[in-house]
Amino acid sequence: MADSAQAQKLVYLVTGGCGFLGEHVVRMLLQQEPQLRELRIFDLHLGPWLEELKTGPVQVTAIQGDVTQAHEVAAAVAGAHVVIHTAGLVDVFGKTSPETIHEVNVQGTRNVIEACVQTGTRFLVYTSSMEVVGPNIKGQPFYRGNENTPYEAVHRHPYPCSKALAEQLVLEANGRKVLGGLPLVTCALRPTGIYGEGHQIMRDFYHQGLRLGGRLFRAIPASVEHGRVYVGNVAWMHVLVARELQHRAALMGGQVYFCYDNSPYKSYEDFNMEFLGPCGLRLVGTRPLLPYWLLLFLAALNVLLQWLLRPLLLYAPLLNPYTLAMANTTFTVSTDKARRHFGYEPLFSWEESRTRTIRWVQAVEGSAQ
Ligand SMILES: NC(=O)C1=CN([C@@H]2O[C@H](COP(=O)(O)OP(=O)(O)OC[C@H]3O[C@@H](n4cnc5c(N)ncnc54)[C@H](O)[C@@H]3O)[C@@H](O)[C@H]2O)C=CC1
Ligand SMILES: CC(C)CCC[C@@H](C)[C@H]1CC[C@H]2[C@@H]3[C@H](O)CC4=CC(=O)CC[C@]4(C)[C@H]3CC[C@]12C
Repeated sequence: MADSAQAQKLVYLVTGGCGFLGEHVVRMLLQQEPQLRELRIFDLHLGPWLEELKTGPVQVTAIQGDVTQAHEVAAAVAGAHVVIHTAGLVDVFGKTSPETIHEVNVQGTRNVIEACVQTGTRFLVYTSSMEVVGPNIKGQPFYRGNENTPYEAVHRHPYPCSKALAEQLVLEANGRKVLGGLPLVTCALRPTGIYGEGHQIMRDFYHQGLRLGGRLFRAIPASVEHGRVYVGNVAWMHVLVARELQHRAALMGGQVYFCYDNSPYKSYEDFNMEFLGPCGLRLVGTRPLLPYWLLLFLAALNVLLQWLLRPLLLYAPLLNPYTLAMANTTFTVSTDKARRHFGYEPLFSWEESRTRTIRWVQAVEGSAQ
């Protein structure tokens, strides 16, 4: 008992800790990080579920704050040993302005870095995205690539542009002297498309299928592979990287790692059917029901409608030219860099990830009735 009390000495801060990934990181830290003394959860919107965490042995501190406000970030970071920065605006549907996406994702990250430097926090893990690499605007395939695979990473959309800039800031900050004179150690994790309990887009597809009488209509050729990774494994990788960064700073500092697991390589829609199928939905068609040019036309029409309706309401459908290009371009990773550098092995097998996600979709169904 005395040993475990002595071991509990570290203060972690998770920004965006109430988001889809953030909640899993928070819960994973509480389960898997024995050195934790205090866990600070910083988010614009705090979830009611945080209350249940406050009765455990680790001090859980919920902080309602905005990453774009430097003073709020500095106050939350002060005294933390490790910062896991997952907060971000994930918007590829045109719900928010490009300026706001930049402000939150880039300036917010700059604020986190400066707060670490000013207050003496030495370890920073940044949740980047596969999107900092691609798919690029040319729609070139990235087939089972790794962190060293050459690829023309050219973007125009505000979300990948902001993630790429923020990642660059984080990597460049590696080695900066923090208060007290020691160097900052940073690294970036690049998840592919995350799925699992709490995934809003999966929920949207499910409800769309229910509205269409239990059917979804194939829009993307089955041959296009899209990288996916289970949220529990992404969270586990964050916990592990944060821990090992403190012991292997020379090897891991300034590095990027794709987040991967054993989820199968499939098209975006076929992959979703792994969960939606057992929940009663059917994907109609072995080939796309509409030709690509028509989808592109509808996507462009959606952009026009979004613009026309903006003064009246927010029209932000799943289909737009960017999401169509994303879903239509092969982008999958195959790498073992995280295993080699910090011993990462997925905590959840594909079967378990699948079962957990199906159970969650079924619970969504139950709560919708
Ligand atoms: N969902 C996905 O498939 C992927 C997500 N990512 C990255 O993972 C991170 C988490 O994404 P998700 O959990 O999917 O998104 P999410 O939207 O569920 O979570 C983001 C969290 O950040 C918080 N947040 C937003 N603006 C904030 C601000 N100004 N100040 C403080 N908190 C703020 C939100 O309230 C939310 O709780 C993001 O950085 C995203 O770019 C990377 C790859 C794939
Ligand atoms: C109706 C269309 C034909 C199909 C639409 C599917 C899209 C909504 C999704 C296809 C690919 C997704 C993105 C991808 O998984 C990579 C991502 C990484 C991130 O960092 C954030 C989320 C996302 C942009 C993800 C968003 C939904 C898709 C575009």
